[in-house]
Amino acid sequence: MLRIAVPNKGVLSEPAAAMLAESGYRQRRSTKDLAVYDPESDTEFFYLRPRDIAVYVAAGTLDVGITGRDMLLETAPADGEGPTAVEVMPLGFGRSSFRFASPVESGIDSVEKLAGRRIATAYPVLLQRYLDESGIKAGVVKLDGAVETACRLGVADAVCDVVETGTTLRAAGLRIIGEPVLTSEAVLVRREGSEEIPAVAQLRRRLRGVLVARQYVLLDYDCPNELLARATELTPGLEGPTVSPLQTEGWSAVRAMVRQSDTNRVMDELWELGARAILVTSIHACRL
Ligand SMILES: Nc1ncnc2c1ncn2[C@@H]1O[C@H](COP(=O)(O)OP(=O)(O)OP(=O)(O)O)[C@@H](O)[C@H]1O
Ligand SMILES: O=P(O)(O)OC[C@H]1O[C@H](OP(=O)(O)OP(=O)(O)O)[C@H](O)[C@@H]1O
Ligand SMILES: [Mg+2]
Repeated sequence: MLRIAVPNKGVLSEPAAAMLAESGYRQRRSTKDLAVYDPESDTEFFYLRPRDIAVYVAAGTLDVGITGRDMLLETAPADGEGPTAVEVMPLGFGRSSFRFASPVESGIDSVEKLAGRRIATAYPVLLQRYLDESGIKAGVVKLDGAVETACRLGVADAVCDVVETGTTLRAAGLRIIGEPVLTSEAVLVRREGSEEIPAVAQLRRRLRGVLVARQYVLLDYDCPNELLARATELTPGLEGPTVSPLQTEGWSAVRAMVRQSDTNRVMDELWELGARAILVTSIHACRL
């Protein structure tokens, strides 16, 4: 039986369950359920705090889990502390960055100026590692959340926190300093060195299928044969476009996968080139 850890709360919780449901796994009906068994795939899902997921996976009690990359690096046992957990694949949601910010009026406007200051964070391991690597000596104030308020209340001079839109930082009168310490998104994690069992390989294929179906569309168009080379350069597909003859003499039909974000640009370029009957279809699922 496969055992998977899924975030039970927070911003990763809903999209993680949605992605698993889209991958064909049964998910819990109520947010109060602590675990659910999917008989069809012989898989049990455990709903746990994102902060704890790498701990269970590293210990080998659960085969794989979904958590944030920042959480994984914060909570997985470090080298030399026994088995740890590692990233298997990014899952394309829960994107954020982990970065420094300070009150606008503080005069702390560069990472160097953090030396000798107090920095509040809910990710003390990540922060300390970054400070050590950068040779910056600063105090780390460990908080549980709502870190942005720490400066105003006088327990820190700067913060290092998760930023998505930046709204929370702005509301607290903070401005970003320096480059991101880390860019994060939801990731699938497994125990380091563990051999991949077939059920995990299947899970990965299913998740990849969802990722691709979300990121790509199918593009069909008709194209005069003399333009085929240039048209298929615009739509190379993943392995190569499918080209079949049209009944109309001198024309072919082309089908290729295209990145959703490129769709309109590619359609415009194909039209300019002379392609016609350009159709876009969404992909519901795939195995590649
Ligand atoms: N806008 C966001 N705010 C917070 N976390 C985000 C955001 N976008 C993505 N994430 C990711 O979600 C994870 C944090 O999840 P969550 O907020 O549930 O944890 P937490 O803040 O420790 O818990 P809680 O808020 O319940 O105390 C991190 O991996 C983080 O990178
Ligand atoms: O850049 P933004 O889009 O504003 O999002 C980032 C904010 O959201 C998170 O807080 P969360 O809701 O998890 O509360 P917490 O700080 O108490 O964990 C995070 O810690 C930031 O405070
Ligand atoms: Mg939070």
